[in-house]
Amino acid sequence: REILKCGRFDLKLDGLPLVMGILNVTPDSFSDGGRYQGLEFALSRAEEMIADGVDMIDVGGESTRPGSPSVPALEELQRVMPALYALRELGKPLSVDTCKPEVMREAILAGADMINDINAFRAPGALEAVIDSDCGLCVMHMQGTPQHMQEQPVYQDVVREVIEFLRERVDTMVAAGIERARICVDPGFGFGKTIEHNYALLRHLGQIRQELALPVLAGLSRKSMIGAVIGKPVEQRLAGSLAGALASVAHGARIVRVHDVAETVDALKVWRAATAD
Ligand SMILES: Cn1cnc2c(O)nc(N)nc21
Repeated sequence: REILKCGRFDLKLDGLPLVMGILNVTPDSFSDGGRYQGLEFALSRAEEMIADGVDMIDVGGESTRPGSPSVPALEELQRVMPALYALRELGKPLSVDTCKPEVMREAILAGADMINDINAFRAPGALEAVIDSDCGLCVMHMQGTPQHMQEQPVYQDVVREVIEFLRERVDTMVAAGIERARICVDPGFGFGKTIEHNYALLRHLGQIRQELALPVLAGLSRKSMIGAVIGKPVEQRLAGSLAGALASVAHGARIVRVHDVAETVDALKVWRAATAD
């Protein structure tokens, strides 16, 4: 499939892999240390990512790092909506990272081009919130909830189970009337997985893409699956994250969700030059 329908934009998937920049508007985001709370920081960060060549920006008002508690809908709205209004004039596809139907609804009304739901639109009302729009939809696998997902992740066959979960969610969404051209899937690195589970999923991204016949979005940036392999803290994971992004793309991912936009854009350009047939 060559196009991902994302609201105002049709994202072309046959060129350079797309870079989704992370914009946390949370006070406890795991890598910015809350540096980008506040609207002026969000705006300047977004402009910086656009200057760095980002293809879309993912705005998140609720930290999804392991152990993080859920945030009330009103609180999440108060964080996300001002950023959305400010950023939507920048002319770049905007994704909103949320699990809450009420946030999805408001975000879509405010012009969000994609809803990125780590909970795969399972919340009551989530499908209804997105069905009558044309925004893109990222469907991600998670075992458990962010609060407890890393306590003891267990699978019989993590690749098989993640594929079957995503298949069921996508089938449910399509049966509800959502067109496939709006959907991308994501194995959810770090969301209820051990390091080994994460690398098994990374190695089998091609199988996920093949079996679901949908674009794959991958988010490894600065995560513990990187840190565990290089033994470095979160602020020293750039090289590892770039390698992770390239590995994802080599295994078929078409969108990578990252913190370090300029570096990832450069890495992807060199990768593309080295692999274009
Ligand atoms: C919000 N968020 C954090 N990590 C993520 C990942 O790997 N994928 C997606 N879709 N969202 C994520």
